[in-house]
Formats: sequence, structure tokens, C-alpha cells
Amino acid sequence: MWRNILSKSANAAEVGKANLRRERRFSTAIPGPCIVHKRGADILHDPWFNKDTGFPMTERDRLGLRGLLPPRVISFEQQYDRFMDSYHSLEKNTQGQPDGIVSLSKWRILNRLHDRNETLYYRVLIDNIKDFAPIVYTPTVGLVCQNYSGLFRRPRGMYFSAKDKGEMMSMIYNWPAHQVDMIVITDGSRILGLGDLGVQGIGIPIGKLDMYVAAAGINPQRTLPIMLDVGTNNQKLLQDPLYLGLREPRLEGEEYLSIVDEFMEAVHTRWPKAIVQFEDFQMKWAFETLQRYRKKFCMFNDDIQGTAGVALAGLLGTVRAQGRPLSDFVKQKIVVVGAGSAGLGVLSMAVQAVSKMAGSSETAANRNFYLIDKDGLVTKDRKNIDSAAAPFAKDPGDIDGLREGASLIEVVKKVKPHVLLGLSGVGGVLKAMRESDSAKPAIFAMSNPTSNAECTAAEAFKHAGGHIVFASGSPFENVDLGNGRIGHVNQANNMYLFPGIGLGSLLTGARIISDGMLQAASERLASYMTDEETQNGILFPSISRIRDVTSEVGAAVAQAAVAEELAEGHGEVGIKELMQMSKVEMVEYVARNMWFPVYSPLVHEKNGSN
Ligand SMILES: NC(=O)c1ccc[n+]([C@@H]2O[C@H](COP(=O)([O-])OP(=O)(O)OC[C@H]3O[C@@H](n4cnc5c(N)ncnc54)[C@H](O)[C@@H]3O)[C@@H](O)[C@H]2O)c1
Ligand SMILES: O=C(O)C[C@H](O)C(=O)O
Ligand SMILES: [Mg+2]
Repeated sequence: MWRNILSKSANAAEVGKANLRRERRFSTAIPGPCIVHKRGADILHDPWFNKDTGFPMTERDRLGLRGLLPPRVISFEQQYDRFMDSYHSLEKNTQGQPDGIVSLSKWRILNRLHDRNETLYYRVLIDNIKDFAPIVYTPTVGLVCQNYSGLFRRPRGMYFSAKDKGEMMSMIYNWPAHQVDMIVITDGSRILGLGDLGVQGIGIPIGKLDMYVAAAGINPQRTLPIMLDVGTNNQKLLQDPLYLGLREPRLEGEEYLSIVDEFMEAVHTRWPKAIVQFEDFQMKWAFETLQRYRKKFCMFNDDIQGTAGVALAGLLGTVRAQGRPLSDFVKQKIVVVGAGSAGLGVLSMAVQAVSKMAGSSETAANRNFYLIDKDGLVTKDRKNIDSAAAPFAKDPGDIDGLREGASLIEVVKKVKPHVLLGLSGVGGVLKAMRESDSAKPAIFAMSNPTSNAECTAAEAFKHAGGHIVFASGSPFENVDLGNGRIGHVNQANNMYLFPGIGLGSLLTGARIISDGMLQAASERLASYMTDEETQNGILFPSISRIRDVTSEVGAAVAQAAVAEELAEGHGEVGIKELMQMSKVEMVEYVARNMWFPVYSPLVHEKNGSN
């Protein structure tokens, strides 16, 4: 169900603010120089340094570019406008075509710019994040992964395959950048809700790192997308002669883990302070690798931990939306559908939060949570229960007439939950939410991409009622409820947290990423919204505020790292300075360290390697 998910037009106030921002950003202040070890055509073909027609004449002389470009120098602002004009023409020319075709055309035009001129690419991405995030990130990135072999033109990131065993330590030095700060790695085994896409899953680390640049200001030259190709069990891909990955079944057990171990050792040998985000691993490896590495490396699993923090912030926002004190969170009845890495991550963090608030044991805190997977309600009667799901299984004595494997509709009818999170399935379930014990029930349809969403926003408001709070993992338009009323759509996506988790950890030189740091991130996101916003069903900020959100979240993560004595300092900023920073100073420190795309004067230096 691909639909036009792009927002229509910004209101006048937004346009005014955007113009102001634009004036400031295209100001003539001269940025610091950037050392380059190349000359001539090599620079034009390097997207990190290329300025296309924007090289000033003096620089053309210095770098041996005179004559390699048309004579006229075009300003960054003119280049920006020219790109946006082409983008808008493409939008006009593809009107009426199927959504998937339109989205892929938009992705292609952005990707071509990414391949040619990173500075301009990131500037248009940052300035138009609300329109472009759905193209370079969820949901279009899912379609890109599905069509990766056909779309492939140039490699991006690094590929480590099962065939590289024993070679990784030397391979890692093939990466051209001296410094890497942020790595996102996948093995392609669970790409969004699209299943095993093998090597084609590389689109996900690329999209996540684009968000790191846009939302957290990580310098793109210091990001590294990684595909760990350990085979695929996707039969269609295995039989596709043009498939670009290993045409072998996935490695399992110790063989699999030894590949990941080797990669982690290699990466930390070359860049000991790089942060590694694990993304879209199938559940068993998501949990296993998190346990295996989290005390040893500065890493986290975004699907388990990032998602949990965003969902918890949304759940706390739901309590505020009801006009109730946060302490009432302990009384909320919550049904979580999906016992995978995301569902169990959410449950685990939410149960910990209730236990902390109520001062009760985690077993007691679990009372109001119900977990449902493809076989229905999970109880202690479940045979062969997964060890990660076991702590959340209901005691048959506690569930008042419900039985092991009870269907979602049975559970919702009986429990009358305040929140339904995850898969809500069909209209019948949504209608049952009308009988919720909450005056403002919440539906979180968090699965991605759009085609996998448990329900659309329109369906949720239609069946469950106009009074609900609604959030989805992929973006939907707000819903017109008639009589001038609008059903607000929130995007409950881990993009609100992972950039801040990464940046806060980086800027403190955190040794590891602790539960306390993740909890601080979630709490800061929850408190970002005003009472007025939450009471209007607005639980998460607009994505156009993402850098501001990330400054706050990053600062909260940084402060928690310092408080837990996990910070080792970053560059010139030592532990002492970090410890002395107030909350406001920490936010400023984080914001000040965000990279922003401007053309820096290039200065040539001989004998370098980049
Ligand atoms: N919004 C976000 O930020 C966010 C973050 C992480 C994951 N997700 C999405 O959540 C979804 C699940 O991710 P995951 O990592 O947990 O996947 P997973 O494969 O680990 O788990 C999927 C779970 O869904 C259950 N399930 C499947 N069909 C079901 C059905 N008909 N009824 C009830 N349960 C059913 C399975 O039993 C399993 O427990 C994906 O679509 C992913 O894109 C969204
Ligand atoms: O990638 C996303 O949009 C969120 C999440 O990490 C997912 O796997 O669905
Ligand atoms: Mg993910």
C-alpha cells in the first residue's frame, strides 16, 4: 500500500522560519579549511570534496582544476536551488504514477547527488528533512533494498562476507577515511518487516547513517555502513542470477558468531572509539550479539534498545495525553503484539520503568502487560517458549478466563487495554479498542515499512474512534475527521533516539552504552513535548525539529554516561570538563559539535592517503 506520504505544503510561519534559517545558513562567513591529498579530476570524482561548478577560481588554480570545469562559478545557493527545481519538476512529471515508482524516482535523483557531491546532498537533506526522510529512510529504503541488485550503480560502505574469514583485520584498512566515528551494521536477515534480503539489506545502514548526518550532525566522512554477508535463506534471491551477495544459505551457530567476532575485533583495532549500531538482525542474533558485545564495546542494538526508548516515551506521552499524572503509567494496561526483538525490547524497558516508578519487583510490574505473538497470547503454558519471551509470559491463574494462545481480539475484548502496541491487525480489533478503559486509548502501529503497518491512520481513527492517540512507525498524513477536526499522526520511529544515543556516546567517549544512558534518552524524549501538545495527541515532535531533539537526547545520554563514570573524554574535552558541564552547557556542547554542510576551502597537502 504505497501511498503519497510526502507532506503537502508548509504553512506560512514555517516558510518564514525556513527563509530566515536559509539566510543564516548561506551566510558568507568563511569556514575552516579542509586538507585534501588529491588534485585535479580526482577531486571532481570524489563526492566528499567535489563542489561541481562551485569551485572558486583561486581554488581551481591551486588544485589543478582550471579548464576541467565550465568557466562560470555557480554559488552553493544557486546549486541548491537548481537541485530543488529539478526535484520539484520530477515531482510534477511523475504525478499520478504508482507510489512505488514515484518514490524510487525521488530516491534515484537524491542518490545521484549523494554519489556526486555530498556537501550539497546533505544540505538539501537537512533543510528538507521532513520531505526527504521518507525517501532516504523509511519507508522508501525498504523498496530500495528489495530492488537493490537492479538499482546498484556504485558501492557505498563496506561488505564483509563469510569468504573473508581471516582477512578482516587487513580489509578494514581498505576503508579510505582515517577516522570513523559511527558504524551501522546489518546482516540483512530481518530488513524492516520485509524479512531476509541478504546483501540487499545494505540500504538500511546507509539510510540510518544518512539520518545520523541529518539528525545528529555526524560528519559523513566519519560514517561507515557495513554489510555482513553470511549468506541468505531467501530462495528467490538464491536463484536470482543477478543477486549480488553470496549465493549460499546463511551461516549458523559458532560459524556465524566467529564472523561477527572477527569483524568487531578488526573494527575496534583500527578505530577503538567507533560506535557500532546493530540494525535489522533476526531476533536470535539481535539478542545474542547484544549480550556478547555490550560490556566489551561501545555498541547497541537499535531495534531492541532504540525502539524500546521511543515506545516508552510514547507510552508516557499517552498517559499525559489522558491528562493524568505520569505516575499513572503503572496502572496502564498495555497489549504488545509481536514477540520479536522490537516487542520484547519495548516490554523489557517498559516493565523496568513501571518497576522503578512503583518500587515493585519486575514480576509485579509485568502484571498489566500482555504479550501476543503469531500463536496468540503468550502464557507459561506455552511449549518451547523462547527464553527472551519467558519473563513476560502470563501466569494462567492471572488472566481471568483468557487461555494460552488467546487471539488478539479475545485479549483486547477482555483486557480493554489503554494501549495496543505493534500489530493491531484488522478492523475488528480496532473496533474493540472503543471499549478500552481509557478515555483516550492509544494505537501504536509500529511495523515498517508502510505496507507492513498493522493498520493505516485512517483505519485506526475510523474504527477505534476520533478520540484515540495514534502513532505509526512509517509516516502517514494526518487524518481529516470532519467538522474541522484533525486526527494527529505521530511517527513512533527509533529515528528520534538512535542519533542522540550515538552522538551522546561519541562526544563523551563512553566506554559502553548502559541501560541508564538509554533510559535517560527515552525520558528526555518523553519530556520534550509540552502538556498542550500531548493533550492534543502529539507525542513526538515534528521531524523538522530533529536536530534540536537530538541535541537534547544526546545531552541526556552524555550526562548519564558521565554520572555512571563511563565517559573517557572526547578529543580535547576531558572527563573533568564533561563533569563540570551543566545540563544547558551539555546541550550546547552537543549542538556545537554537529557537523553542518558548507563548502570549506580545500587546501592541498602532498603524500596523504585520502
Ligand atoms: N517503529 C520502529 O521504530 C520500529 C523499530 C523496530 C522494529 N520495527 C518493526 O517492527 C516489526 C517487527 O520487528 P522485530 O524486530 O520485532 O521482528 P521479529 O521478526 O523479531 O519479530 C516479529 C514478531 O511478530 C510476531 N508475529 C508475526 N505475525 C504475527 C501475527 N499475525 N500476530 C501476532 N504476532 C505476529 C512473531 O511471532 C514475532 O514474535 C518490523 O516490521 C519492524 O520494521 C519498528
Ligand atoms: O528502520 C526503521 O524505520 C525503524 C526500525 O529500525 C525498523 O527496523 O523498522
Ligand atoms: Mg531496524
